[in-house]
Amino acid sequence: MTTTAETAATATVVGFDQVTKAYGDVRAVDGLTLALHPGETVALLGPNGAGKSTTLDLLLGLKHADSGTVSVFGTSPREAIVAGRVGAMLQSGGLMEEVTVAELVRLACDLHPRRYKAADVMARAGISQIADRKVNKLSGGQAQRVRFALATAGDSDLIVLDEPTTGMDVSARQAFWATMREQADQGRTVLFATHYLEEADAIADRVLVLHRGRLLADGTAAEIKAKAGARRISFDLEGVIDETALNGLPFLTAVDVSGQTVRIQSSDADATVHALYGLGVYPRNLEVAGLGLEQAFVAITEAEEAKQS
Ligand SMILES: Nc1ncnc2c1ncn2[C@@H]1O[C@H](COP(=O)(O)OP(=O)(O)OP(=O)(O)O)[C@@H](O)[C@H]1O
Repeated sequence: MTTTAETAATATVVGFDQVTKAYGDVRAVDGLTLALHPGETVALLGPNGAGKSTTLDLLLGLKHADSGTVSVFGTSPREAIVAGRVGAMLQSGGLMEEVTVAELVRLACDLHPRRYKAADVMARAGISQIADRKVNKLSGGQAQRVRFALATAGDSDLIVLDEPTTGMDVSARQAFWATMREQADQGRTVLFATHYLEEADAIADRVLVLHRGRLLADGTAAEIKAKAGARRISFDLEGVIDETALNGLPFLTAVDVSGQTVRIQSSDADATVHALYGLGVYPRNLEVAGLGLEQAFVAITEAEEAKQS
């Protein structure tokens, strides 16, 4: 009989419980606790060195935690991988060089406990036309597509992608994410680390922000933007712009003047705009909008840096 606790454990695709991994003095992952659930598409964001790759390596069993536990489908990462439940596309993974694309994809399919047909895998990754090319003759973007094919060689329940679209051109990226959406729509969990915040905004239904190995924010892209608090204000001014006066406006977090256009960020847009009118200037084309995910990410991580320094 399955107990309630066992049901809860299997409903958690990935579980990190107080996980720490250090390299010498550097705590790459620092007391990380999180749970991913079936069918979620999750973006893992963070500045360089935040611990994203280490987190993915821990959940793939490529590295071991110093303390805490990592579980995948309620088992160890290794057991989940051996069972064919996890497909991964890593940043650093070297590809076998002296084989053709088709040979490599066939090998990956043959090794997968729940394999797909190699021809289908290559078609999905958009590499059928380079099937006979040697792997060491591929461009950077083509090699990424081959890595993607290897990650989807079988019917895995969890797909882990470390900066998957680096080096891909715009149409390759669009095709890649369309395919990933299909995978997610079929109930798979997709976890991807990226520096392209617009991808996270467009694709992910949950965003994790890591900073110095710790989870700084966890929510939908809209929630992360709201957490950053600030708003963007833009307007045009006529004549000579008094930047010193603008810089004295209350609640500013950033100012940019370009020609006659002023763009500012404020943690209290109403008060800032009120004070702007108080300066005796008359802004035209005034717009107030929330932050994009990229600006929200910068605001959140910079605020954390300021707190720690
Ligand atoms: N094998 C290692 N030996 C020593 N330090 C390491 C090792 N791997 C990672 N680190 C350090 O651990 C921290 C986290 O690195 P990690 O690669 O996980 O970050 P990341 O968020 O993936 O960074 P990036 O966005 O630059 O890829 C960094 O300070 C890094 O220098």
